[in-house]
Amino acid sequence: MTMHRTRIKICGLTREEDVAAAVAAGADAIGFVFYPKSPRYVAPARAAELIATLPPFVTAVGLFVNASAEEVADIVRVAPVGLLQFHGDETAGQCAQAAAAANRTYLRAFRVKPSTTGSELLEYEAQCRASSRLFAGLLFDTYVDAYGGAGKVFDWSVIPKELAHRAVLSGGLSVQNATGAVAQVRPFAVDVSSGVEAAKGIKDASLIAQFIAAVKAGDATPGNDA
Ligand SMILES: O=C(O)c1ccccc1N[C@@H]1O[C@H](COP(=O)(O)O)[C@@H](O)[C@H]1O
Repeated sequence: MTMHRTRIKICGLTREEDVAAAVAAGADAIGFVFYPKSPRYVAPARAAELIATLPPFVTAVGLFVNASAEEVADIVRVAPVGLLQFHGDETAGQCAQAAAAANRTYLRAFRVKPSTTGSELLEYEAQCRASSRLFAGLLFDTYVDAYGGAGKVFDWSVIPKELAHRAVLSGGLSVQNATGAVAQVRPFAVDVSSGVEAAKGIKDASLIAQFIAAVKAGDATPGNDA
């Protein structure tokens, strides 16, 4: 029996020291927010400088909200992210088009409402999978007025088991709830932004290390056999 290792993405980085802290703590991926209205927005040229500091096998993820295919492709030409994350109101077709224009695989965010059902999530995943071979998986976040990075949790029990093991769980994860989230949902990966921040866009190295330890504690919770 092998234990699953939940992959960890730390999102919304804007500073070299935060990138270094995430890498040192063992993050698998770091996210750059290319949504100009976000307080965590980073200019593509600055993201490129931060990406250049990454060691091998740490994935840089570019987050977009309602950007056109041309905008996504232009940004990726400057900031060489390995994976895209579409977090707005893009249709499945628009995600596929933007990913093709940028020649990258992508995560699609689904913002879960109290009314969302498991079968809705299954249907949505099938639709995304059918629309592009570049689709890498769903990311579950909480539906709020803003597009994301809101630090709000949703009811994880809505996620069907058959989706969880290949999806990314996000939305209000923190040092306090990460162990329980991983133990309950058994996601492929987790994504956190506000839960490891000192201020918006400014990460706290100690919170990042504690968050990663909390995720590992969730992996080690009995019953988590691959
Ligand atoms: O981080 C942002 O500013 C952001 C802006 C617009 C869309 C998504 C954004 N972040 C993503 O939101 C989720 C949840 O974040 P949190 O941990 O609840 O703060 C996460 O996937 C971020 O990548």
